[in-house]
Amino acid sequence: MGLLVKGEWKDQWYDTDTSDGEFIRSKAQFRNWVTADGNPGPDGRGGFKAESGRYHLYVSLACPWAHRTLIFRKLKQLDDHISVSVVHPDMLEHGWSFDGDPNATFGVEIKDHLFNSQHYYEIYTRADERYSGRVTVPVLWDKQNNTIVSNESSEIIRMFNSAFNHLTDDQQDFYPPHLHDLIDRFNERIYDTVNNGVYRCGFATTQRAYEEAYSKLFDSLDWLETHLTTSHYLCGNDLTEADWRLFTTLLRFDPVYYSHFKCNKLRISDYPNLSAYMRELFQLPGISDTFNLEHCKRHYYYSHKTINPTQVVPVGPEIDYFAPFDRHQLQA
Ligand SMILES: N[C@@H](CCC(=O)N[C@@H](CS)C(=O)NCC(=O)O)C(=O)O
Repeated sequence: MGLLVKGEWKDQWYDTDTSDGEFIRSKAQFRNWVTADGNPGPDGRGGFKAESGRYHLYVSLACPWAHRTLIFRKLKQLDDHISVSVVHPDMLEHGWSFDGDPNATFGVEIKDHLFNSQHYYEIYTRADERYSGRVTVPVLWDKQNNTIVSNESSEIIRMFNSAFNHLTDDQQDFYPPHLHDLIDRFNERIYDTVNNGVYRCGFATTQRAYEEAYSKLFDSLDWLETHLTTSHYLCGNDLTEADWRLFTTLLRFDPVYYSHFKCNKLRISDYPNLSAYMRELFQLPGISDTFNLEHCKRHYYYSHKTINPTQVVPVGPEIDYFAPFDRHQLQA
């Protein structure tokens, strides 16, 4: 675990000394947008036109933020248009890497298909040789301009949602204009207290910071459980971006966050609606292909040595994401 300082790698854990033990996630720095015509998006510079074969996605199969981008690539029929490289699940002294047997990590090829790099931070220094900051997944890379378009998952999924429609003819819209306000409101609370909330529990270094994050997390899960008694998806009958953003955290909750991040008031399996909703989404076509439980467990338990110094990876719990779900009890 570390970061780049003016292009030099430094092995360093998160600094919580200056924030009274709270984990504060730093902002992604590459914020350009791929658009249908190459004009600039909401921020960043233009010149990133949606073209088949031009863009490459770097992901970890453990990471909930990267997982969103894999889901949108799948949902929006972009598999043949955007290539992917997967990093090794272990994130150790040199950060994410492409080390190890390329074909033997839980059956997934670990390889940088563009540059054959050993360390993932080389992708960042190729884009900016003086880059300072965290080296995170996902990254959307532009093969034409040889640079990073974006390392912000919430924006990469918005690009995938609409910029490539003319190539795929897929008109599904997971961020439809009439639901913008509602989706944004769900996103805001869920990001803060659930998606990032589990990290704020797990990476807290004071009791106060942990308990505050824990209490907000379970308040939100209780609220979502109640909401899903009358609402099929978060925004009613429309499956939206807000659902997919929540989903990637739910999947990892029982096997990882419950014990590793001490989010242990209840499991998702203790919430009937949330767990049925999670399985319903998981069983939609193509979604199970985007998830690898072994990568997830290995990454968290083996990489976070400050939290789990023995690096022993728990065997359980047994989870059947394919179990039938019953949402017919939904109250009208
Ligand atoms: N804002 C980013 C956050 C991505 C992120 O934090 N990814 C984690 C993996 S789950 C990472 O790569 N962390 C490495 C680090 O913080 O050094 C996004 O949503 O794209």
